[in-house]
Amino acid sequence: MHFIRTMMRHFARHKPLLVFFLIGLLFEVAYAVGAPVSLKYLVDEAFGPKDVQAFYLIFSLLLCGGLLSLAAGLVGEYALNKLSGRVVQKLRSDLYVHIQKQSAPFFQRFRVGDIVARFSSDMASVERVATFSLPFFLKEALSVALGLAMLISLEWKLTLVMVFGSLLMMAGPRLLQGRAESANLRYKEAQERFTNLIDETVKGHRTVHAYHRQSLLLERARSHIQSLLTLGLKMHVTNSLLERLPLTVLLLLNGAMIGFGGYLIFQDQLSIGGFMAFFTLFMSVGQAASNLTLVIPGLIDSGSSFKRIAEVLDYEPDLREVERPIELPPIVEGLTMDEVTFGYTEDSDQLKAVSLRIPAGSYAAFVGPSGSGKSTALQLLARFYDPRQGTVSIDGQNLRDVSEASLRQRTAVVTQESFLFNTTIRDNLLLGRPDANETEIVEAAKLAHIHDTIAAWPGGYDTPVHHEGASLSGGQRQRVSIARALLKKPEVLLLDEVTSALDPGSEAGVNDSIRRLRGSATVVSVTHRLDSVVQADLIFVFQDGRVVEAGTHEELLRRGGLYREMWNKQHGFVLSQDGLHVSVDADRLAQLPFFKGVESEQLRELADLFATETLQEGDSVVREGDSGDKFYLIVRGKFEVVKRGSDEEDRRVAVLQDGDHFGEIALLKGIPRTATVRALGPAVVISMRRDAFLALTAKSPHILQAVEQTLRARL
Ligand SMILES: Nc1ncnc2c1ncn2[C@@H]1O[C@H](COP(=O)(O)OP(=O)(O)OP(=O)(O)O)[C@@H](O)[C@H]1O
Repeated sequence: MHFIRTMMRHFARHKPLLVFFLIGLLFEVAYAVGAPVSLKYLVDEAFGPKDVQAFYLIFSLLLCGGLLSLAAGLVGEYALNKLSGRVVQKLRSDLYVHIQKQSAPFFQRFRVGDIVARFSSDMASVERVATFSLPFFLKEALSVALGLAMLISLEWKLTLVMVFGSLLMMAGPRLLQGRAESANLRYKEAQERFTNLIDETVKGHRTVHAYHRQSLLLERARSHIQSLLTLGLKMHVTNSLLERLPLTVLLLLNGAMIGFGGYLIFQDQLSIGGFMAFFTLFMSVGQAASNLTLVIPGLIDSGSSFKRIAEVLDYEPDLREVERPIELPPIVEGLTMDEVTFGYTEDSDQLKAVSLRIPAGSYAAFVGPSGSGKSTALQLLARFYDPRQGTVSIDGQNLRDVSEASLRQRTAVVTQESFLFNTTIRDNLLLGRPDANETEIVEAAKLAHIHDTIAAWPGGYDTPVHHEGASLSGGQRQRVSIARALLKKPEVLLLDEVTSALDPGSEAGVNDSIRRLRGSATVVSVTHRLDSVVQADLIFVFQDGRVVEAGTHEELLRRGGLYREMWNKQHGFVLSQDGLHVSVDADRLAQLPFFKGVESEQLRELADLFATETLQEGDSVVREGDSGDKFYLIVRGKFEVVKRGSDEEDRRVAVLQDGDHFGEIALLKGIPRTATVRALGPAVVISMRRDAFLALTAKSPHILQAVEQTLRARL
C-alpha cells in the first residue's frame, strides 16, 4: 500500500514525536506479549512446585512491567495525537496552497464538488488513518511479529501449524481486497456526482424554475440516489465479508491447536505451563492478526481518498513562476502581444498570431463578433493563461518572467463573472486595497455608480452579501466589481463586458468614469457595444481569433470594413429615456437582406409595426418547438441560441448580440422554431408579428414578394 509509505514519510518529518510514539508502542507491545509467557513460569516454576519465592518474583515483575507499559502507552498516545495532528494540518494547508496556485484549466478539470469532497470526506478519511488506523495497524503488526517470535521459542512445531493457518486467514482478505478497493472508489465517485448535482440545483435554481425543468433534475437525482444505494450496498457487503472471514478461520485454528498441543503434552514434548502460555499468547496474536484485517477496509478506504488528494497535489500548476521572477516596475511604455497563438485545448486555436500594442495611459477597446477571441486576448493580458506561441509583455517584460505579486499589484481585472465573497460590501470593496479609507471607498463606489444604491440599504457599506453575490442584481454585482477594481487604483485596468447588465443610464455613467482614467491608467475594455468605444484611443477588431482591423472610431468607419458593418448594425434605433420603448429607422431596416428593394415609404410603415420587449437574464424569447409568429431585432443585450440534443441536454449553437436579428422565417410561415433563444443578461428587442406584417403586405404585395424571394434563396 503505497499511501502507507507516503504517510510514514509525513510522520518521519517530525522525528522527536515519532521516536516517543514508537518507544511507547514498543513498551506496550512487549508487555502485551511478555505477560502471557509469564504463565509458563508461573505454572511450571511456581504453582506446580508450590515455590512462593518464585511466585513473588514473577508477580512483582508482572506488576512493574504493567505500570511501565501504562506510562509508556500514555506518553506514546500523546505524541501520536500531536504527530497526526501536524501531519493532517500540513496536508490540508499543502492542498489549499496548491489549489491557490492553480489557474483556469485546473478549475475546468476539477469542479467545485470534486474539490470540496477532497477537503471534506477525503481529508476526514486520511485524518482517521493518521490518528487511528495507521497507529493501530502498526501496533497490531508489531504484536503479531513479536508474538510469533515468542511462540517459536515456546514450541516451534505448534507455531508452524499456526503460521500455516494464519496464512489461510490472510488469503480471504487478499482475494477480496481488490474488489473492496474498486467498490469504495465507485461509491466515492457516485457521491461526488451527486454533490455536483446538488451544487447545480442550488446555484441554478432560478434557471431551473424559469424553464420548469424540475422534473429533469429530479429524474437525475433519483438515478444518482439509486446508484448510491446499489454501490453503497456492494461496498458494505464486501467490507463486512472482509471483516468476518478471518474470525471464522480463527475458530478452526483454535481446534487444531488444542488437538496438536494435547498430543505434544502426552508425548512429553510440551509442559502444561508451556501449553497454557502458548494458548494465551496465540489468542492474543490471533486477535492482533484479526484486528489487522479489521483495520484493512478503513485503510483501503483512505487509500482511495489519499489517491484522490494526490491526484490534485500532483497536478502541476499551468502557470508557474520562474525561479527568479522580475518585479514589474511602474509601467511607462504599455502592453504588447507579439504573434500570440493560444488554444484552450491542444486541437484548436482561439487566438492566431495576434499582435497588438497598447501604449501606457491609453484607452483601448477589443470589439468583434461573439466568439472572435476578445475575452481570450484579455485573459492572456491578465496572465490567466500563457500563450502557446508568441509573447505577452508589459514594458518589454515577458509576463512569464514577471512575479505574480508585482503583476497583480499593478493591474486589476473585472471579469464577466462579478464574483463577490460572502462578507460585507465594504470587505468586498477592500479586497484589492485593504488600507483604503472611507473617502476612497465612497469615491470608487461613486465612480462605479453604485454609491447611492449602497447608501440606501439599511446596512450601507456593511450590508452582508449572500450566496456569492446572488442576493444582489446582476447590475449591482457588476458595479460593485467595477468599484472594487477602481479602488485599487491600478496602472492597468482590464475590463471584460463590465457594463452588460447595466441600464443605459448607469452604463453611460460608468463608461464616462472609465474614460476619465485615461492618462493615469491604461484601460483595455472588451465590449460588444460600439457606442462605448467611440472615444477610445485605439480599437482592435477581432474576427475568428485574429485582429482584422485597428484604429480609432473615425478611421475604422472610413475604412468601411467589419467595424463599419457592426456599427451600422447597432445603429438606427432610438431608445426612450426609460429604456422601455424603441423606434427603428427605415434606413436600419433597409440593411436587412430580406427588406432589400423595399421602398423607403413602405419601410417606414414596416418600422411602425415593431413593438418593444424587455427581457431579464434567463428569459427565453423563442422556444424550440413553439410555433413561430414573430421576427426579432436585438437592440441591446446578448442571447444564446440553444438546441436540445437527443440526450435532452441543451447545446449552445450561437451567440447573438446588439444589432443581430432572428426568426425572420416567421414573417412568412408559422413553422415550429428550430432553437431556443435565451437572454444572457438584461436585454431589449423589437419584434414584428406575422399577422401585422401580412396585413400590411396585403396592401403592398411586392414587399411580400421581395421578402419571399430572399428567404427562399436562403432556405
Ligand atoms: N474556457 C474555455 N474553454 C474552451 N473554449 C473556450 C473557453 N472560453 C472560450 N472558449 C472558446 O473560445 C472562443 C473565443 O471565446 P472568447 O470568449 O474569447 O470570445 P469573445 O469574442 O470574447 O466572445 P463573447 O463576446 O461571446 O464573450 C469561442 O469559440 C469560445 O467558445
